[in-house]
Amino acid sequence: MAPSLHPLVDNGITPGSSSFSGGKLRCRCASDQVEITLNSNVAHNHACGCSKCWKPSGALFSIVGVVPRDAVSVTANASKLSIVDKEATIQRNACKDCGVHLFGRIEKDHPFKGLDFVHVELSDEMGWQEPQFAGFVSSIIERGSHPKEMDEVRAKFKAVGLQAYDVLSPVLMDLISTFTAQKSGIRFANL
Ligand SMILES: N[C@@H](CCC(=O)N[C@@H](CS)C(=O)NCC(=O)O)C(=O)O
Ligand SMILES: [Zn+2]
Ligand SMILES: [Zn+2]
Repeated sequence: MAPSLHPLVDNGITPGSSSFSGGKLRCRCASDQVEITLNSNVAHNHACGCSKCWKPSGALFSIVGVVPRDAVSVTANASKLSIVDKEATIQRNACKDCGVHLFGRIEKDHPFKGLDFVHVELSDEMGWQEPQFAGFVSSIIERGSHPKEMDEVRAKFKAVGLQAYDVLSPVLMDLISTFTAQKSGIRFANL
């Protein structure tokens, strides 16, 4: 059987709603769930194959999107949150009991500082932006996927209409490079 990329991808993509404006995400504890409330839909929602983003069991990819950090509040059981790796660029706040990542936050100078990384599958609500692309696809090899399976994985993304990239999408890579250029003193007209 073909490997599961992610439950939100395997059987085709369900479009989100442009009028949807947020909702609640909860961890997977049976009781005393950590709850966060998002006052915004996500943007740049995508499949991520890196080793650090949270994935449901059996899935090769995470589905992760961003929201302005001001749109994120912890609304229940905040004391169960702990940062997975304080040295990482993205400080992923996970539930100490079930391991689910509720939000990832960047505190250092970075093009994505001000945006939090979240997994909308932790919500019961419908309307969240659907995945737009797949990133860090080759990274799944680092967790044991066979290099010879990569054609099949990329073909599965293509079949559901998602472009597969080995880093991020061109839009996001351009944002990162623009930030780096501006930091080095380059000024672009009309930007
Ligand atoms: N090949 C590496 C890629 C790691 C990576 O660069 N992940 C990206 C996508 S989430 C990132 O922005 N990482 C920053 C961080 O994890 O803090 C892996 O699989 O661990
Ligand atoms: Zn939990
Ligand atoms: Zn990732």
